Amino acid sequence: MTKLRGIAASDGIATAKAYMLVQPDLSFSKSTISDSEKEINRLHNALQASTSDLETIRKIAAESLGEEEAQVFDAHMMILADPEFTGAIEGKINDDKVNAEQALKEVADLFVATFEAMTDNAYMQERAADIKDVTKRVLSHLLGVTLPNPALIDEEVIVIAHDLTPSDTAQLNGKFVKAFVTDIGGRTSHSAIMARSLEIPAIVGTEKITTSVKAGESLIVDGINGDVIIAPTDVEIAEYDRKAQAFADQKAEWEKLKNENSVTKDGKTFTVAANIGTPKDLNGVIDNGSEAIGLYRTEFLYMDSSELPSEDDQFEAYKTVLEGMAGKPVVVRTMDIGGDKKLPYLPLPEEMNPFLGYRAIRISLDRDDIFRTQLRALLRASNYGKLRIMFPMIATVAEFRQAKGILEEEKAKLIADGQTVSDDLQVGMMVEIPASAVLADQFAKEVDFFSIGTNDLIQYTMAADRMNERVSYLYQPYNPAILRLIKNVIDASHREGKWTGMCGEAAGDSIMVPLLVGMGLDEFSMSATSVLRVRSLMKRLDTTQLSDLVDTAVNVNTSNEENQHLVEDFMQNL
Ligand SMILES: C=C(OP(=O)(O)O)C(=O)O
Ligand SMILES: [Mg+2]
Repeated sequence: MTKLRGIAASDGIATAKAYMLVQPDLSFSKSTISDSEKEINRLHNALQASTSDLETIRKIAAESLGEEEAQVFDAHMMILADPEFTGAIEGKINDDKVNAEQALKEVADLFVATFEAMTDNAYMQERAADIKDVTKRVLSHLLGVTLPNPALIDEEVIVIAHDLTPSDTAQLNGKFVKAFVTDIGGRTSHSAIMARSLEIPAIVGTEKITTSVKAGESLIVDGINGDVIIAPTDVEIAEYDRKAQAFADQKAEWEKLKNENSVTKDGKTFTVAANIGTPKDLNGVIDNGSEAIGLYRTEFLYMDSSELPSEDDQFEAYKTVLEGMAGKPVVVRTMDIGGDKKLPYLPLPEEMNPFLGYRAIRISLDRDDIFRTQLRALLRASNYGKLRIMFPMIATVAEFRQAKGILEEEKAKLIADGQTVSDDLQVGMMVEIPASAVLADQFAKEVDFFSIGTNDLIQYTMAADRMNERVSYLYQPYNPAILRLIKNVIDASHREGKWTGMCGEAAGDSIMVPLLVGMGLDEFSMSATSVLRVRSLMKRLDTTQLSDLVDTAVNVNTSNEENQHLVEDFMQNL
């Protein structure tokens, strides 16, 4: 056996065969052919095989993901049947006497370049992406290599990939995919966050899993510690079965707290909430006894769609979530596109630093047509529950005022149209940019609440990309610099009679929780699967003993590690 260590991204233990979600080598050389007819035949066979792949994938995708998601494959099949495309390839083989691979590449490159040049036409740009995809499939058949088709997985597997985008992750069928392991990524990459809400064990940032494992090889994934065991022995399998059982027993123990409040030993009450990406996540929120939704990442609504979602579609989604929570608070964050979250129909310019670029509220304020549609849907949905609207990536007070101003305008328009809007609506902002954490006293005068987004706040404060495993040693949640910023935000909000939540992954971190309880954070929002663990942890804490702990962490200690040990020792001595 071989053991490989990565970053533990989603709890749980799984044993299954490896499924390589890895792109095969599709390189080839240009050659001159003498028999064009034979070459055109090869092309036809490859086109035929590709169509038959796509028919199967489409059928399975429609069953597992829904009709709308499956329609992308129709577009791919239409390209394969388009005589303009296939005729141009045949023409090249006949006229230039080149091999089918070369003819395909040249024609596809030309089509892609033409479509990509239509920068003001999102539809045509999306067709360019479709042509690239289809070309890869035809090429794989010409070269006799197999492309991975995650939609076709029909047995229990552990997915092995270099990286998984959020949309790759959304396509994984939890019935068969027992875990995933990647070369790159960090604990707060969105694929890791999604793995936690899908309750799939995951390990990211192993650096070399794709070159260490072969397709079909037996694996154990220990998502609690971040270990992958390749070709385990019987003794190891038994050992991990015991670990999996202990994990299940622990979860059963936490289950007992499902209907309880989140209270410390000395009777202080906190709100333990969950983060969601789609209304489908509501079941997990309710099953885990969450007291609120502290973050609804609405960008997934945009990412799951083939065009900008309409006001009515959005209204339905928000209404479902608000009604599903039956009067418990729901913080809905407006679209946070950009960074690693892309929309095929809203092409963004290539940027040197997408995480520092055109994203989130910056796009919403620039494209206020998109923003106003979302705000109207939210305002209409506010009648169905306890809605809190939150703006992402606010860097300046002016941005918050502008966003809130647009919200007020849309509210006034709706009311003038005779519609009702809840009078219990709160408007707040994410604190995930250091500038807003530092100026929290000024922001606190303007907002109803803050929600600290540590996933980004840590990466921006430490200048350490949250998705880059090579700098993950600098991604330090307990660094005193981070803790000071957090404390500054909480204190500033309380001085103005406002509340502060945290919806970054640190809110569910066992080392952070005692510190955050000590600082008086009001709401802790996390992956639903962490809610009961955190509630159980809070029961062990006595807030009267926490002020020294916080003081040492913020003012005395100088490193992430010192603070980690400080809290570990404190918890051991409870
Ligand atoms: C919650 C956050 O937002 P996201 O992870 O979606 O960037 C954050 O940055 O902490
Ligand atoms: Mg963020």
